[in-house]
Amino acid sequence: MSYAVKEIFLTLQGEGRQAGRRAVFLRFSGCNLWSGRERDRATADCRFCDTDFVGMDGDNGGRYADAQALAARVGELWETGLDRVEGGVPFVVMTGGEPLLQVDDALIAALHDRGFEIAVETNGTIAAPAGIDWICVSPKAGTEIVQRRGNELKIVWPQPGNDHRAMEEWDFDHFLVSPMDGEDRAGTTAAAIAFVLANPRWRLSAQVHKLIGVR
Ligand SMILES: C[S@@+](CC[C@H](N)C(=O)[O-])C[C@H]1O[C@@H](n2cnc3c(N)ncnc32)[C@H](O)[C@@H]1O
Ligand SMILES: Nc1nc2[nH]cc(C(=O)O)c2c(=O)[nH]1
Ligand code: SF4
Ligand SMILES: [Mg+2]
Repeated sequence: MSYAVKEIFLTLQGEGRQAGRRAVFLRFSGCNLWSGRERDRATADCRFCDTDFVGMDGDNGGRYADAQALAARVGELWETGLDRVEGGVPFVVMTGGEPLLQVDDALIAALHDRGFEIAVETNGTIAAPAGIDWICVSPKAGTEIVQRRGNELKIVWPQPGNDHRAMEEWDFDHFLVSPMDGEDRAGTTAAAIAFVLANPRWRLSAQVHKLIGVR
């Protein structure tokens, strides 16, 4: 199978319990909850997206013919600027758009063959294939979540219509709230802090990459 990729870049994971870790970000094109066009945002199933995932025109973007070609490019980016080749487990974060529209067994195998630990950021509406090492599900209110197990559940906050008490019954190791970026980041951050202070099972996940000025 071929893969439509928006961009691939080396950065630090900015969100969740892996925040701060060196990571290659593999951003796939396209999403099942929004076309990515601004004129469709108000009627989309997900309306607060902070990401451009349309097309294949970003750094290292394009159509990759097969899993080997894509994994090879991810591997090259991991090698960029390393002090020494040994040490530290290679880490790739597959995101988008919605990565699970395209991620398949062949890609997981090709990345594992190159020694990668594989993480995914998903909206949870599509079941994850086996073999992904770190699953982050970020549910969107009003959608049906089929992926109810994983490593971290990360709710963008505040988001009326998400029943966080019901979600606490799902099979995740970490429960996180992440302030919604947009016109009122100070307000959403205050709301997320207040939520964590009232609900100790949940932790704050800041979008560290935006605070420290990396991609
Ligand atoms: C752009 S999405 C791509 C992956 C997948 N489609 C998803 O929604 O999880 C990556 C992460 O950014 C989060 N996100 C998107 N827009 C955001 C915003 N305005 N503020 C905070 N987090 C946001 C999503 O909830 C998700 O956890
Ligand atoms: N640095 C960095 N960390 C991230 N964590 C999740 C991201 C995403 O867009 O999926 C993201 C991103 O876009 N950049
Ligand atoms: S599901 Fe994810 S990629 Fe799709 S529009 Fe929402 S936040 Fe953006
Ligand atoms: Mg992002």
